[in-house]
Amino acid sequence: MSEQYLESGRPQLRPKPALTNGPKNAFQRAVHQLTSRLAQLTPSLNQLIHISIDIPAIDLLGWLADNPHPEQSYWQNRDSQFALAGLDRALVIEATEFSQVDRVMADIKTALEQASSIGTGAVFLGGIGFDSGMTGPWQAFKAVSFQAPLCFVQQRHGQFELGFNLYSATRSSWHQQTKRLTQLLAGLCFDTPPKPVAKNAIVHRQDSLSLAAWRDRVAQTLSAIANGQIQKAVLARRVDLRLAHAANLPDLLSRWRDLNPASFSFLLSQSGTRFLGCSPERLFVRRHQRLDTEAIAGTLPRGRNRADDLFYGRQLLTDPKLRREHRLVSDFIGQQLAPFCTEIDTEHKAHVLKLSAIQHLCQPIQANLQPGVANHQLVQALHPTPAVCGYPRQAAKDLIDRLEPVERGWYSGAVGVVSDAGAEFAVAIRSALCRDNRLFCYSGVGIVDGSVAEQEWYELESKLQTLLELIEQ
Ligand SMILES: C=C(O[C@H]1C=CC=C(C(=O)O)[C@@H]1O)C(=O)O
Ligand SMILES: [Mg+2]
Repeated sequence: MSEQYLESGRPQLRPKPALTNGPKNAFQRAVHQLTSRLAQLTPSLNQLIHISIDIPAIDLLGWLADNPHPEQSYWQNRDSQFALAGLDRALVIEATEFSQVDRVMADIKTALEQASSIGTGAVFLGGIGFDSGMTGPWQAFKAVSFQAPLCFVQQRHGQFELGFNLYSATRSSWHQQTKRLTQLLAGLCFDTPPKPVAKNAIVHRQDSLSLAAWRDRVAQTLSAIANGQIQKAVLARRVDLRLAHAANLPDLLSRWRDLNPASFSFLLSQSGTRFLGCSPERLFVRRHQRLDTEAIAGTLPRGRNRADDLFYGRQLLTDPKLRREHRLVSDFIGQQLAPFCTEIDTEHKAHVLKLSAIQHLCQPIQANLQPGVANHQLVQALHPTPAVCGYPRQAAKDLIDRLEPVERGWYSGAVGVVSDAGAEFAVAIRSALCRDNRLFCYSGVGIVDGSVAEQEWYELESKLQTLLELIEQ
């Protein structure tokens, strides 16, 4: 058992250090170099052009806050070894049905293989919905959507780059895109003197389900379990917030990540509607033939003191209901991956993963893939796991469709990055959709034999606690 007690404090509002002239000049030089490279390019059609150059260290979310744009994107992986912040999009590869994820991944692969790159190589970032239904506030989103940003700042193993991607199918769109990029580069801001972020307030809250309606949904799920239709279903709820003013999302995400540093953080936009989150859960990371994934499920709060906290941690490891809730996820992952692997290690013991407000059971799973296994096969095999859907998958999904009052969109889908070097995806939980001053916050809980509606309601609340507190800070 590995238990680490992380002190969880209030986030510190860290004033950003003002840049000294040295780095400021270095950024300006980088912009100048990129602008002149861009001016020298001759139109190259149907090919991704990727150029990036080294810059001094910079806070990527601070850079996004300084450069507002309706199409901002951001991804940082859990070990902070890679982060990408983008403005505008050079190439979008998407599909309206989840079943077309194979075509999307194949098109990304072709674009990367045929790309002309100066720098470390292009990276696509994007996501996949829980299913194909993109209605209500999700209308702007597609079931599967990945993009290479037009202009970006990237951090890889502590090295920072500023760069651009270009892709056009016609000469006229080449000219439009290069013009847009020239304007974007000319207006880029790297100067980040401390800016006070106005305090926000939640002026109205509406839950997609009342406690009474929740009790009814949990009862229906428990009877589906009792009569053998399913063993587990994850039921989710949406909380709609109206804020006093539009939230500064890069700032919110930065403070969210400070509280849960070992999480994936992401921000993806579609025409000004933005989806952001700070998720502890990896769907998978794939580097060549090596695959790392994990089963995360089973939740208890953090203790008010160290003794309480250890008590909850021990309960996670021993309570039969929590173990069952978790076991269904790890067994499923093992079964689903087996046909694609030469070796799979599911023998790691589950440990306690501590977040700022809650703790989970977590079991790492490693595998060696057979030659030729494609990213889409892994996505289709793993997504959605019983940590967000249930078991068996289709029966649980049918129940969710029947019982959940709102569409999930990309909540509990997958978000991540795909490059020549591999692919990494987080499970898009602990997430919210934002449009102007409206925030749609999602949380879900695994219902298994032994679940009690009121306790699961409390768990739904506890999963939103960090975000709700951060909004008003
Ligand atoms: C579906 C969510 O969490 C999943 C991941 C970890 C623990 C879970 C649980 O204990 O119920 C859920 O399966 C969510 O946060 O929205
Ligand atoms: Mg649970």
